[in-house]
Amino acid sequence: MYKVLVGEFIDDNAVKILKAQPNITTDMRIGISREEILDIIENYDALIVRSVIKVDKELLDKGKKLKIVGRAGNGIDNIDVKEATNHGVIVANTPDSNTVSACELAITLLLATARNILPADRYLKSGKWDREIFVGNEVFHKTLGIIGLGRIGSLVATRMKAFGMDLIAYDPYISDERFKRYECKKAETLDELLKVSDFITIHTPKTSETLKIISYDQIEKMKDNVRLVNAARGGVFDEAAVAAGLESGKIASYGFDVHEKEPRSESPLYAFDNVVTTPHIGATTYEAQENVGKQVVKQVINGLNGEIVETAVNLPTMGREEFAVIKPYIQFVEKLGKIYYQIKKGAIKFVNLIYYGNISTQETAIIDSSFMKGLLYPVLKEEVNYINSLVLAEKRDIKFHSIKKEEKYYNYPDVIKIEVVGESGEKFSIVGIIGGNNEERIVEINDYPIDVVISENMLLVENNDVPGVIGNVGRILGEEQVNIATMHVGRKENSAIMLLTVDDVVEEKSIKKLEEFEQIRKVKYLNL
Ligand SMILES: NC(=O)C1=CN([C@@H]2O[C@H](COP(=O)(O)OP(=O)(O)OC[C@H]3O[C@@H](n4cnc5c(N)ncnc54)[C@H](O)[C@@H]3O)[C@@H](O)[C@H]2O)C=CC1
Ligand SMILES: O=C(O)C(=O)COP(=O)(O)O
Repeated sequence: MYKVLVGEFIDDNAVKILKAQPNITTDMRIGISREEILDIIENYDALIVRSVIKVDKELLDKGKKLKIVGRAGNGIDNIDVKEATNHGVIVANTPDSNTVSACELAITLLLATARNILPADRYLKSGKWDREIFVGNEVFHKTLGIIGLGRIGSLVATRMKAFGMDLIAYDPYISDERFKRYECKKAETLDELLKVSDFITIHTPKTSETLKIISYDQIEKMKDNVRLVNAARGGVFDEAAVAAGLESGKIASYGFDVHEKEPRSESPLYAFDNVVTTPHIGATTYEAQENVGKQVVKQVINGLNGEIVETAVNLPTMGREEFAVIKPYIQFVEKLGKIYYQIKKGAIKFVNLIYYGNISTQETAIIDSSFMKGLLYPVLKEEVNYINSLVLAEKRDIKFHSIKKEEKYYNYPDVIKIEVVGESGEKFSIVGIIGGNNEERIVEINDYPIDVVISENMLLVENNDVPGVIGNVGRILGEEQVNIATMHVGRKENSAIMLLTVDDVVEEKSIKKLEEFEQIRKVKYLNL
């Protein structure tokens, strides 16, 4: 049974889906404290959070059984994704499920501040009537500067275009085509946007680059009476600088949903009538929470069951069809990877994983990770998985090259060749193909041509190419009660290899007996 800890509120229907899983028990601990979570996280295979729980190194160190952290939402700045990767923990968010709600809240803040809705509301409810003190601005024919033209930024663009706004966007990481599609003038620099915008809204993630991306200097460059909106993350606008801008009258209004510290009950910004703020409710709609909940539990269930986690942020993402093409290779290369350390000892200098033919045109990053998982498995056992294998390889100074060659390897349409070079310069290579019926076949080892469908228990025999060896191998294994399923021989000059598939584990004493035969140089048992 897997145990899932739900640490922040998610939609009831999503909880029902989780609870209906026969192999999962779910503990609902909404609002759990930091201390409590650190105390109990060791018991859980999965954790579901929103934006409050900090998933950092300390938590991941304690969560020894954790396989997946599901972020019921979009921003992942509360999760140390790099550490999660180091710990082999999948991090999956629900990127498309609350974007409309976040966009609509940003627009609400923009319009509410432009028209003084909240002060007018308070004034009227206090029993007074005045209109002259609530003169606002139209947005029509004004310039809206959008920082970050991703999912939410582009939704804002489309909607505000319909209000008749002129759009300019700053986002150095997207194509020109995207600016065109959303009818946004492209700002080559942030300054360019700052200088011309009447309204500025930000929709970037919080990163080291976007932290305080708007501060004193940037506000200085803005137009007088600029109106600002932040429904992205607290801290991307420097609150102290915004407060100073409001104080001086440079900034006409600030609408914000996200705070430098969350939760909180006071801020110098709250003193301004022209500030409208909400307690991080961008995703707090029935629709968004239903979508987010369903999506996050789907990812967590898939992650626990070893199935593809479509929205994993620390795994390569790909469509179902692409995945179907590479799927057979994922397990196969893991087995090929397992061979090296079973026949050789010592540090590895570098590894080349070479894709030949059609497979070289696919997105193969997950095959790379899987191979490395197999390679390190004999040494690291459960510590290594798809998520952390390449990081662990780097830490062990294994130089890994994933190489793609569209040409064919001999006549095979799709081939994976692995070359490993050990510390002493000694080389090992193995070539595999996926045959008909998804057969996993080794077609070459150390340049010896061979053709073996791999199985769980195998023996690799290196011998002199002289008469009598095959017979004696058969005889000795017979005496040792080892049943041979198949036997294949590869020859090169005066030496040969034999790759045998056998029914059971072969014991050390049987291997010794084989090695006592003078024409046999080395025998290795392979467990795949
Ligand atoms: N208030 C709320 O409740 C919610 C807030 N959010 C926040 O909104 C953010 C954006 O969400 P999406 O649009 O879905 O993300 P996204 O990843 O689709 O778009 C972000 C865009 O920002 C751009 N960007 C990154 N660094 C930049 C920089 N230094 N300068 C300019 N642009 C930069 C990226 O290129 C990308 O196009 C999330 O990361 C999250 O923090 C999301 C949902 C709800
Ligand atoms: O999805 C996001 O990035 C949000 O900011 C929403 O956060 P929440 O899940 O409401 O705590």
